[in-house]
Amino acid sequence: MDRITKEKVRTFMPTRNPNSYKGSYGSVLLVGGNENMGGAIILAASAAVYSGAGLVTVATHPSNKSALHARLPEAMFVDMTDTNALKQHVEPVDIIVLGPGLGRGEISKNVLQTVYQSVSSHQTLLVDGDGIYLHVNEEVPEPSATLILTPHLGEWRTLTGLSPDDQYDNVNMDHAKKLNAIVVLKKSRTEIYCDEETWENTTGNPSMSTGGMGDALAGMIGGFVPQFDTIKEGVLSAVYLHSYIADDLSLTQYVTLPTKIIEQIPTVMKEFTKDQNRRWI
Ligand SMILES: NC(=O)C1=CN([C@@H]2O[C@H](COP(=O)(O)OP(=O)(O)OC[C@H]3O[C@@H](n4cnc5c(N)ncnc54)[C@H](OP(=O)(O)O)[C@@H]3O)[C@@H](O)[C@H]2O)[C@@H](O)CC1
Ligand SMILES: Nc1ncnc2c1ncn2[C@@H]1O[C@H](COP(=O)(O)OP(=O)(O)O)[C@@H](O)[C@H]1O
Ligand SMILES: [Mg+2]
Repeated sequence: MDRITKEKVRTFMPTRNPNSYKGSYGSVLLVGGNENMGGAIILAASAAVYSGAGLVTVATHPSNKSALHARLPEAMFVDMTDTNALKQHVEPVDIIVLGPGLGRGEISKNVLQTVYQSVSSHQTLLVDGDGIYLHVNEEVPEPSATLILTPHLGEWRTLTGLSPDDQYDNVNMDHAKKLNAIVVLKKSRTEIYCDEETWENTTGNPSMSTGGMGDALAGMIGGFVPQFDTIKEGVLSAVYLHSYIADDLSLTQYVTLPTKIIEQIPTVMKEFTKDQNRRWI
């Protein structure tokens, strides 16, 4: 198994072009957040914005609109219960992050169907949280986008039937291939199954065991993927830096809140860039 190290992430980190504009850094649509779990999609969207995504839109339940605008004025809102609007907003983006706080009811099922039917092959679709539950339990078409699944060990059991206590790399890889997905298997040492490669994260700690931590990671991957040279490099770097920030914060904080990790994303991205000391003026 390859290890994701600081040196590798430094080589993956992109440099901003002086002549760039927001369109150079990717468009992300985050879909999720029912009436009770708006926080999950706000965390994911915040992580995407703080990761440097050029344009971020959130498709969520309308009851989350004011909270989203108050917490994250950089993001735009779409009513996820409006099927046509949702479809229209899926089509132009680079990556869709589907599932944080989505719920499992009728509205959520319809949202999942609409997204799966609307994506196309040049896009990336990341499915997390309740999206994973619905992926398994609903009759859905195989999405034509590149699929990333980000299960924790409980969600991995839902996807594969494998017990959290019964984990083998080769078996996990076979399941990732069957699912036709890049799999980010979240645990204390997160593993990534990507094509023929298996990677293990080298950062992370138990201060991260708190609700919303995976939602933040999903949004961070969503923000990174369109900016990095390859999907793999974006995924590996997001997984590493999400936990790298938590390792830093845990030196002084007993629990590292997702909101605190998100705040630090631009700082560590700068720390890891090749032109770290560059001033633009
Ligand atoms: N602020 C918000 O709005 C928040 C909203 N959230 C949203 O909630 C939705 C549901 O997500 P979820 O992960 O909470 O529940 P679910 O899919 O039922 O999985 C639980 C099952 O998996 C198991 N399990 C979990 N981890 C495991 C591990 N490492 N190793 C082994 N087992 C593990 C666990 O086992 P147990 O704890 O019972 O031992 C149980 O069986 C999702 O959309 C998410 O985005 C949350 O992010 C919180 C903040
Ligand atoms: N003890 C731990 N050590 C390292 N990382 C952890 C630990 N506990 C949780 N994490 C990380 O926190 C995140 C939890 O994700 P998830 O369970 O999906 O959270 P949520 O759904 O509440 O947002 C994963 O990235 C996981 O690797
Ligand atoms: Mg989760």
